[in-house]
Amino acid sequence: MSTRKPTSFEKTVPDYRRRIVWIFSIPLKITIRSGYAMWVQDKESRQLNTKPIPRIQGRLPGNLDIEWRVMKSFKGDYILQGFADLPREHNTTILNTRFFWDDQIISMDEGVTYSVFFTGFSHLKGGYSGINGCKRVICGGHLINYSYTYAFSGFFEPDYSMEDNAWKKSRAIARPFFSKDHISDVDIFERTSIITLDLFAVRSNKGRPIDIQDLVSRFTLDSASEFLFGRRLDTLSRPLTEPGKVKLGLKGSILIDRSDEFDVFTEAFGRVAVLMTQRGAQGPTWPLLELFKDLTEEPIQVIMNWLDPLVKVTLKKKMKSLGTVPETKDAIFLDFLASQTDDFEHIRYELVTYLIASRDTTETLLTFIIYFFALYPNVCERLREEILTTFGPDQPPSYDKLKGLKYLHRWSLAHLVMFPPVIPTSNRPIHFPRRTQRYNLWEKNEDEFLPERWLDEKTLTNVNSTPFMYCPFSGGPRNCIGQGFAFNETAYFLVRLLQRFKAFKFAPRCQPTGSLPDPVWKRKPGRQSAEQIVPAINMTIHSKSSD
Ligand code: HEM
Repeated sequence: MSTRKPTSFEKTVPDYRRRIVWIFSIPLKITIRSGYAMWVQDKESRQLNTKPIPRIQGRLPGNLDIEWRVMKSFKGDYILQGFADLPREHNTTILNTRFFWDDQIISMDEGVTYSVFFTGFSHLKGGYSGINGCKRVICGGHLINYSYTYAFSGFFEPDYSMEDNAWKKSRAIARPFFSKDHISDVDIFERTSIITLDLFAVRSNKGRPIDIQDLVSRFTLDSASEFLFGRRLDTLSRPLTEPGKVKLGLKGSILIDRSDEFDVFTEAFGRVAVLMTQRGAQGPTWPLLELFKDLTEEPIQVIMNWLDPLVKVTLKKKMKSLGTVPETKDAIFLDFLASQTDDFEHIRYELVTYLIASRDTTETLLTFIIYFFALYPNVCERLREEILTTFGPDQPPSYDKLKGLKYLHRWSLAHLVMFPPVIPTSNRPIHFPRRTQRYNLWEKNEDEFLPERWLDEKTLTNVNSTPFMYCPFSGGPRNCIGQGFAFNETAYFLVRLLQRFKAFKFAPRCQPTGSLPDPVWKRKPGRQSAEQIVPAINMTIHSKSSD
């Protein structure tokens, strides 16, 4: 008898024979659920003396007309423009889109962000929450919303759905690993950045361009896998994307001939990330489009098959050593988890979750930083000066000295304002305190990239006194656990990069067709006119991919 667990899809649509009934019951369920939810919200809002959050009233049921417009804007407009226009059109700073009859709240209010992350955190069912209060991306995008719900709420293993207690337990187990002791070990970054930069040097010495997004994504995946599993996925040894031999993939360029690009694990991992994003775009209708086959089942199986032996061996080692795993400073995350729990599924689930959370985010930050090196060479020069003064041309950076790089840290902060890799979102009903305000980090020139603004003590005091104006790592009990790791990784790589390379140039002729900004962008207001690539979203922010 099979002991296989039901997949997320099977849980949603439990029995093949019931599928027909299930399909026909959808409209009825939606009408009842949606009407009831709105009634409850309005009633609670009156009781709590709060303002109800304005709801979009489209012409079509489920606001499909507006959803359609937003989706269309994803293809040609500036990043998240379709979402950004909505609050403006409704003359508000917070709005409930009610796309597909679901609550999806977008907000630019620092007060709302604060209430969601802190004061209202425990009221949010299912845990996943957050509204972005940062300066320019005014919405918790619908796409990110769903994909992250899946990523962190038991998408891989339904049993670990992040209900409050399970999430708390899991966070409490992992938390000590992210203490200074563990994340101050920079050896992994040294090994991986040297391999990465050697590849870079081979190309640049021959005057050949390189796809930074591709290279950096391998650096972050190899570093994260070594940190988490103690085994580098070694994507850096696989063929890199080559100008002229690429097309647009779902996330940046991919090789036209992909036969030898990645091993099965990396391939499956990438496929799941893409599927999660697609499901996000499809909203609650995704099970309809996968009615006869759960498309994630196969790649998830590949991932699990790859991880199973690693986890089994670690737990066996623990048994042999009478239940203890040496908890040293150098322990990898897998060993650390095994020292805290014997729960095989918990460990497996955590490894995948952390790999997803750590790879794409830091990749985005590094990609956009290097993109900005090419856009703003004078800022790059200043940063390089700081690095060379501190470490000289080849000294490997130590953890303590990395922390002292003032300009580098401010530069990273400035990036996280411009292009926050993750956009925390909420699709839970919340109430809107009567007095919320929209803060702006800067009074003027908000779209200009000026890292020196972060050197200004007045700005820092302003940000520190209203932290939810700017929260790329989210805030409150569910903020990013890997923030310190991400900063070290980014800083380490940048030091090693700028010790070896002086300046960066675009190679627009090598970009795949369709990946360059439309010439009309030059006449658009704000940041859009400065872009040399097309920023897009697919779970995290990245440079343009196929539609
Ligand atoms: C620049 C890099 C990063 C950024 C901008 C970032 C941002 C975020 C944000 C905004 C959240 C909250 C998501 C939400 O509320 O929707 C989050 C959660 C999380 N991040 Fe990060 N992250 C980064 C790197 C990392 C790294 C390197 C790791 C692991 C090594 C990591 C692990 C996690 C985990 C596990 C969570 C879920 C925490 C929980 O639910 O308790 N992140 N991150």
